[in-house]
Amino acid sequence: MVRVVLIRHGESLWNKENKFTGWTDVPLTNKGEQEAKEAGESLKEKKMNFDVAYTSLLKRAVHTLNIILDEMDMCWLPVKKSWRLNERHYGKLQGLDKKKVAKEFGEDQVNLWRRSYHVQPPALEVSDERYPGNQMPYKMLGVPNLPLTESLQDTVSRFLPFFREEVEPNIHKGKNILIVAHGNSLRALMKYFETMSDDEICELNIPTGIPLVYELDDDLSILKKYYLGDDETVKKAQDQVKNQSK
Ligand SMILES: O=C(O)[C@@H](CO)OP(=O)(O)O
Repeated sequence: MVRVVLIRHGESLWNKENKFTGWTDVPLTNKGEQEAKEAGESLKEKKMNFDVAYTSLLKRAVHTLNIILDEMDMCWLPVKKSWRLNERHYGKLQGLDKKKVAKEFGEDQVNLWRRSYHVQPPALEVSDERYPGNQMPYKMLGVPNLPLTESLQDTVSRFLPFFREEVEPNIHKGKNILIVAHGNSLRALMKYFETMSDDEICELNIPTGIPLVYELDDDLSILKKYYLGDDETVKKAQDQVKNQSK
């Protein structure tokens, strides 16, 4: 049996301020750091060991992973960071207040932008400072085909090569894996992993900082899937994410 654990970063500053974040590199709040600490404690308590960890290039995920590993006394763990695990790019919505956008464009439109599989938020211009092509990490790493906006489908497309080339071979080798990423990059992963339909994925909301454990057999079929948290806490946290634009 192989274990893959997914964790969305702890609460970020823009989660707290209720702003569309995407690739904006905002820090964790104190609450977010505490959530990461608690995630590390519960993984340690359940004696969940890992062989490798993956995260994005964004500090809210990187810091969450560091706090978790520190808590587990596993700072030695090999870690690979990739832009392919970054949050979905939210285009021109990045930096805007979710409730204000809902007032201007209506709840239904915001829901399509936030949760549909195919709809892209309005795209940035290449001259915009929010375009990753104008930002240091992506210029330095020479990342090709940087997004001006992304639907969840676009996020799946850029995440899949990483998952197939890096993560799946390690699962086949029997390695236990920890992935700390973002609400929508994890939705992309779960859609692929669980072969969810385009409609099913619209209903999925991922809470911050609560480990989601998959137990898999050798051919990657899911034997068991559970959150390390009681059902009521998980449901409450999922509803809070769902209702951010209301
Ligand atoms: O703003 C974002 O980048 C994401 C995650 O915080 O928000 P949403 O839940 O609206 O997709």
